[in-house]
Amino acid sequence: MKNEKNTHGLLNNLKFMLHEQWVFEKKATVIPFIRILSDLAVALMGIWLPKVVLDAISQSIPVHVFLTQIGLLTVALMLLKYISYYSEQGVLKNAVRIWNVHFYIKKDWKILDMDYSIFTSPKGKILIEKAHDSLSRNVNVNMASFYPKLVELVRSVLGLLSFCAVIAFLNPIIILLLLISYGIDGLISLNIQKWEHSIKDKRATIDRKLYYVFDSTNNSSIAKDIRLYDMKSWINHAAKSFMNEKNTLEKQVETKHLLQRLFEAFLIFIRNGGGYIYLIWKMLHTDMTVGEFTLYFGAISGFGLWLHQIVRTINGLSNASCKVDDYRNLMDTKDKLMRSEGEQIPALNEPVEIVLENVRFHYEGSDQTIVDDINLTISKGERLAIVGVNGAGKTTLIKLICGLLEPVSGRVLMNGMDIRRFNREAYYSLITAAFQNVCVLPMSIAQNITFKDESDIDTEKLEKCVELANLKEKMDRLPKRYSTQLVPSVVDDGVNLSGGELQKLMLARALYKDAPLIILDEPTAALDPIAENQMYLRYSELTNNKTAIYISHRLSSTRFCDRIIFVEHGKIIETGTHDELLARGGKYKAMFDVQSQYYKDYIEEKAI
Ligand SMILES: Nc1ncnc2c1ncn2[C@@H]1O[C@H](COP(=O)(O)OP(=O)(O)OP(=O)(O)O)[C@@H](O)[C@H]1O
Repeated sequence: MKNEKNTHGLLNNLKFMLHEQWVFEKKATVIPFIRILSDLAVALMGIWLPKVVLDAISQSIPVHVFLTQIGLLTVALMLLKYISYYSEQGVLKNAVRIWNVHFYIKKDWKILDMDYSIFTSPKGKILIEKAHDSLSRNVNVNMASFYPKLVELVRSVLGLLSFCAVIAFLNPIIILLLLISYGIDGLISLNIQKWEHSIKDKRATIDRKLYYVFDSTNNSSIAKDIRLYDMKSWINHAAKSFMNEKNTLEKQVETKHLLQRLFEAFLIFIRNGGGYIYLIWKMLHTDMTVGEFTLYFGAISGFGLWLHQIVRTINGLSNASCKVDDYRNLMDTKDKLMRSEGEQIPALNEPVEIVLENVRFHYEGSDQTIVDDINLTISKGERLAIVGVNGAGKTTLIKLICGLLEPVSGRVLMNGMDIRRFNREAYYSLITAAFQNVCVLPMSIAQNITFKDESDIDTEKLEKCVELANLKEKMDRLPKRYSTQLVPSVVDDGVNLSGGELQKLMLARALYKDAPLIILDEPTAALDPIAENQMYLRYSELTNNKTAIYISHRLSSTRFCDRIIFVEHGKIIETGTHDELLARGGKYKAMFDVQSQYYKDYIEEKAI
């Protein structure tokens, strides 16, 4: 996988975020900087106002002048506070939430659109997990907090500089001492931050395991197994053990933070105490006024707050920058398959030819060869059956033909052209498939079959596909027929279809797409014998004018195919028609005999 770069650097991330936000929403990118100016003015007035009041009292200036000064300053202060409030609460906070959703949608789109081989690879899963994490927590700490933290940093640095200027009048050495004390504090925080970053992968792995187990309790597809196999205590035990792992790690994090806070409190005590002692000494030994005392003390403690804010913001910013990295690492992932630059495929009205040349494959992170040097030609319009024991590599072979996985070596050709050269979407449009996994969305049955808006659906074609898939009778029994919504857990008046009905729906979906290559992976596994028989009888109609690949464990069904290949350990070990393979007396026959034995026994029993 290309682009495995982990960190882009703070400045680069800054450029990236500014660009993304500027393109998405300009006003919210600019307005927060107004807050910086108003906040600075408020802060300076905050330490200056007490001086004005105290000096006025000690110099006995006329009351009306004093009240006018205070009144004007108070009005200015209120105005500036309102500007700060509006730019932060009214603009920035809202913008952050919107930016978060914007990044979230872009991330989800990327996941939906990325190459299947990357999506399913262990590395891809980690990239997705991290990118998801970078956006899923509170917007004050996740990646979207990068910009507010940046605004905060600029504000704090300018605030610090302006307070430095005030303190410099008193004694510049104080600035140095304060800097050293806060520097120590900052280094400790940064160290903890780095450590937290180093355990990020470990944290993500534990969370992944834990939430997988939690999700299983809500997963209706395994709810039956949980009850019948009494998996409660097993799941509970797994959850507890992952939870313990998580707790141990989180305790380590908490302990480090606690120690840091204790040390920080100690430094605050030293700093403020030292500041008081020095200013009292100045009052006693120089002509410093009470007003100046409050001004300088305000500046010293304010200096600390600004610096503290800077350290905290740098921590937050570096944390947010790591999250921006996680997001960008996913977004920068390059697909291997061609997109716009790939060759377009001319509209095909005839079946396609598929050729596999010395195709080898193993999954990423595993040495086990799953497809082992396969050479195979599937002629135009041929109906090929792939059979073999569990784990032989049948589904993997199909995924290679579909271009969902890429061979480690060798090539897959469609009508003589390496499929890697095609535009990915154009190639996928040639393939229709009914896999074992059922995927339905909370929409109408018609939409679930066609993946089109109601107004774009070709009703006549839909009816025909439903009829061919043997689902018409069910449709006629539903009051809303094709408009019936699926997924009742999400939709109020939704209905649940049985396993067999869902399988028929998958078949209707494959037929509606009407592509020149049709792949049926165990299409009768959930069907009753009558429905299965009907499907066999209609097999030639279903695959009419198409190249068809059929995976099945029921060997009686493969006799409807032109050719059968028997796969074992990723190799084709037998090939021929049903009768040829039976005559050969090899593994296919052995498997067929085992299956047919039960039918024979049953027929003989009936005959007695
Ligand atoms: N994503 C994956 N990562 C690693 N190994 C995998 C992955 N998917 C499948 N495998 C392994 O590849 C082997 C072949 O799997 P495949 O699904 O192709 O077999 P199959 O012949 O279709 O099996 P079945 O008849 O049970 O559906 C199995 O040993 C499986 O464990």
